[in-house]
Amino acid sequence: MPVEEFVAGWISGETFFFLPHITPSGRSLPGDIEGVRLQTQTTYQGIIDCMVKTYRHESLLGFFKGMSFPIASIAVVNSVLFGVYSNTLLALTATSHQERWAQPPSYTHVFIAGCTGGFVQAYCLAPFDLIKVRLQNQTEPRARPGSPPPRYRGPVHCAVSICREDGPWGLFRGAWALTLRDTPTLGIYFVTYEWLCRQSTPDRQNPGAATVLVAGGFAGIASWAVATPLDVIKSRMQMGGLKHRVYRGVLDCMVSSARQEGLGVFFRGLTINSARAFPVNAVTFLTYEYLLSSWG
Ligand SMILES: CN(C)C(=N)NCCC[C@H](N)C(=O)O
Repeated sequence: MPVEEFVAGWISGETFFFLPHITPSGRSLPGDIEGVRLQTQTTYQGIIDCMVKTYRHESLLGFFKGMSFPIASIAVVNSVLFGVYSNTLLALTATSHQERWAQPPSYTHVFIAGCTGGFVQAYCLAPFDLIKVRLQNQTEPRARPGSPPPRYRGPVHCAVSICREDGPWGLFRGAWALTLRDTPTLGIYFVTYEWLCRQSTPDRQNPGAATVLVAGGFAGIASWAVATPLDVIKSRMQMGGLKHRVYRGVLDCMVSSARQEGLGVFFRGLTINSARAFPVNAVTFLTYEYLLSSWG
């Protein structure tokens, strides 16, 4: 099983982490918290309102809540995604990454390999994502003398508390919704990327850097456009049992959210998810392709 794809996925996941420092809306840093809070709480009127309230109540530090775990996990999850995707494609088509532009795989194979990568990565991501969502939904200001302490003191305390309250499987709360979100979405992600690259590159040639950037960016937007409704459901299920109501399952969460808040609830966070998706995924694909081509 070729491992370069796992390593390239790991490194491109890390560049993905550095980029949000220079973009105002990275999901790994400020911007992610607004997306999650907009999806799970009804107190905000929009992105700006959420940012202003977060700043007023929790200061600048409020924007960075729950981020140390995702930062640690991004490289692992990206490595699993790209590694499983490439190896599945290799198993289906018998063409290595180096030969892939000269002998392009069918879109069906790309879709199946993307769905497989998405399915496997969802289970690796689930515990990290749960802890991030729980920490990001704590709106208490940082501990001050006399003020009640927040429920979770940090990621490790959050993980230990979840295990104590719900057992180790509690860390996988919402994992089913995450799998439903990521499996088809990542199929669409890789198909969009391949399609855009092939449209703007002469037959059987490797795409140039600009093409990879644009195709990667639009693949990110397309995948988040499709994923956002299930992203809302996933975040709500992960919050179940805290201040939020417990849902009987994905369907129950969908139906009662739509009944109480209208169909618009499924598009909460779409703007901010899409705004961050372009730069993050453009750089992820560029780094990934560059590394694999330079390793020959
Ligand atoms: C759930 N969705 C939409 C995805 N996982 N899409 C693929 C993009 C992955 C990238 N790490 C990002 O966060 O944009």
